[in-house]
Amino acid sequence: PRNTDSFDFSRYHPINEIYSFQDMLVAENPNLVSKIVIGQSYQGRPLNVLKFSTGGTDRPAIWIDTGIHSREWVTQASGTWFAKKIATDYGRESAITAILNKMDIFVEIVTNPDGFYYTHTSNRMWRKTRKPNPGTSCVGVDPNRNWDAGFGGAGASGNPCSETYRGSRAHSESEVKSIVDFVKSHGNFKAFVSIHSYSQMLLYPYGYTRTPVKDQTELHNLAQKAITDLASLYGTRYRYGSIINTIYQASGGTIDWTYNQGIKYSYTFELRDTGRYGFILPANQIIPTARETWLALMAIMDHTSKN
Ligand SMILES: O=C(O)[C@H](Cc1ccccc1)CC(O)(O)C[N+](=O)[O-]
Ligand SMILES: [Zn+2]
Repeated sequence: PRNTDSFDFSRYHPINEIYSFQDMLVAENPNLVSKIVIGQSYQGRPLNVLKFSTGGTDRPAIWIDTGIHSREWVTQASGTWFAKKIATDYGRESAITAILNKMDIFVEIVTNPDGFYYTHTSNRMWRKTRKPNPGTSCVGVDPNRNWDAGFGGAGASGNPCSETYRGSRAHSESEVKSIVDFVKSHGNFKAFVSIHSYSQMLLYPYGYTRTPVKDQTELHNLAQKAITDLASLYGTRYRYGSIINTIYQASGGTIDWTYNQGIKYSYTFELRDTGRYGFILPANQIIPTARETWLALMAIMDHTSKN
């Protein structure tokens, strides 16, 4: 595609097409969008983050990542749509304009590029990173078990051949460590949303313990508002609650770490569907999924900008 207006959001795209979309979006919106490379994957691919900013320095910020699990293709596709939506709506739609006049938004669309490339070329069901593990032919670490939050506890595996292998130590994966370093150096994130599929859930911390977070009431009520907005478009029904109560116990997860860093509005989405197609969601559901999820994201971003 020559520009982002002709990018086909109703199709799944390989990594090179998403990366060129990112560069086109920056070129088309030089006063709003910039690209930050926060590190590189194990195999040396750039970890690209799109920054949406209308000025200031180190403004309070919102983070959205998609595709940390490479097979969850509707998430990278939705992240691409979100990026275009922000660029299109700024200056035209009042809520996002108000948010961007006060805060920055960072979007990492391809958060596990090595795994994503592998799903396109070798194994459509690949989940983990592609770093080899010593002493075994089993490859990869689960990047949603590798964070320093209850690391190594119940809800992750010590077996490199497991889909939930936590890694040899917390932050062993460059794809994770790069975000850790970026979040710490920025120091002013107020919301952190990590987007997965599938199950149709909106989850908040914790996954590694049953102990409720101190902000549980606020996070629960905001989740309820967000999924109500989501359902208003097509009637898609989401469950919501803490990770451990709503899906299962999981240690070393992204948003448990971000919440413990003081980023109060830490959420994980599990997008469509509930298992009929699972990770192999038909491409004709990309745009509807992105549209309904955007309403929930706007509820979270709006609340964040006002609190
Ligand atoms: O097991 C996972 O990492 C997520 C559930 C989850 C979500 C947030 C924090 C910890 C776990 C489920 C999924 O998105 O990976 C789908 N799946 O089970 O493959
Ligand atoms: Zn996932």
